[in-house]
Amino acid sequence: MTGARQPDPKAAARAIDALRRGWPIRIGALALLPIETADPLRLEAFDPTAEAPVLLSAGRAETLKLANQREAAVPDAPVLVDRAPWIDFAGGTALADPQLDLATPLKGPFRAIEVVSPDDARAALRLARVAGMLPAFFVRPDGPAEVTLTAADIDAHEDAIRLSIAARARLPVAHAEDAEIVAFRTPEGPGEHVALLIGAPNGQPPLVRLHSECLTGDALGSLKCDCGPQLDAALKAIAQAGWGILLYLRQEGRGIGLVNKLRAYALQDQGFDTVDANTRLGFAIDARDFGVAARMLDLLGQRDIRLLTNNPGKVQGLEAHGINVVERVPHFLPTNPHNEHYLATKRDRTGHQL
Ligand SMILES: Nc1nc2c(ncn2[C@@H]2O[C@H](COP(=O)(O)OP(=O)(O)OP(=O)(O)O)[C@@H](O)[C@H]2O)c(=O)[nH]1
Ligand SMILES: [Zn+2]
Repeated sequence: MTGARQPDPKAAARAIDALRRGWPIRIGALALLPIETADPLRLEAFDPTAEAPVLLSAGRAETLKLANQREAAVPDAPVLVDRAPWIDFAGGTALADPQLDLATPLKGPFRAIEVVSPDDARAALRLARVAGMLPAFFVRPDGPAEVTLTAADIDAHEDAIRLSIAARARLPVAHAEDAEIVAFRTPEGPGEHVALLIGAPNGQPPLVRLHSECLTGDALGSLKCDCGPQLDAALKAIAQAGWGILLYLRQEGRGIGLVNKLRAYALQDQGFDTVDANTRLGFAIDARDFGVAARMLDLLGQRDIRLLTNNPGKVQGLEAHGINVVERVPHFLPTNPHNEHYLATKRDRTGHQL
């Protein structure tokens, strides 16, 4: 009896490693070669007759004037670009990377063809994001692959329910010398999510800050966003409240990773705002899964919380996973000339209460 095998999250981890090395993978009916990391020899081996079409996200396809193929407002939906003979696909990087658009303006015209196995194609784009890479592949139904997996393996890899507490210890911090740090093992590869417990439960819902990792802001003092000051102000507010939790999620770049965030910054240097930069790269405007934060709160035994945020999307995201946000506590920090456009964009385009 050919029952489908149980989802194997380890297959997704092997596939992420293969993508980062430029090796082809197979997801269901599709063999896929990552454009960002594959070298010409691998492309030659994968596609000797140079006929393989290119799988992109709808957000990226739209910037290539393939808007007619884009499902409305779904920037990370799959689009397949025909391997038309008149297009120099050499390596495909000019298709994959919007940073090159100014340098290679006259590409195309491109033609979109029907996406074979859309679920597998969508899973491939999602895996590229989890790997912190550009969502762009050469695709062949019958191509070679180093790793074979299914869309269900990727779902299992990302499933927050697999999060678990791995270690905890006292951690005196500037705003709270009695703090306790808790590390959570995440199935998504490098970097654990962390919680800092401040003060002692007092029968009231804890004051919680859901802080998404921003290396540039948290560690380097970036003025381009408000993350660094928000982190410090959150620790201070929680300490003053007497009881609360800082959740530090390894969801850099609103879930697209540091390299892709810096690509988004490079597009912002070209004049795009933080919303359009993400969609031009082929990602959703916000690719974070707040189910991870809800799972952390669940493991910490907290269901009712007060949430420090200006982002109603966080409240909805947590409530969709069973957390009761009894109060949204504004968390606005003064702007500077380098981040006022970024914050104005969040106010005007992503519903932030600023
Ligand atoms: N893709 C992308 N991510 C960014 C950009 N600027 C900051 N980030 C990321 O955005 C996240 C910061 O999000 P938060 O501080 O949680 O901000 P928020 O979701 O807007 O909500 P609140 O601060 O809670 O109001 C971090 O992961 C940063 O790395 C950007 O221009 N593009
Ligand atoms: Zn930031």
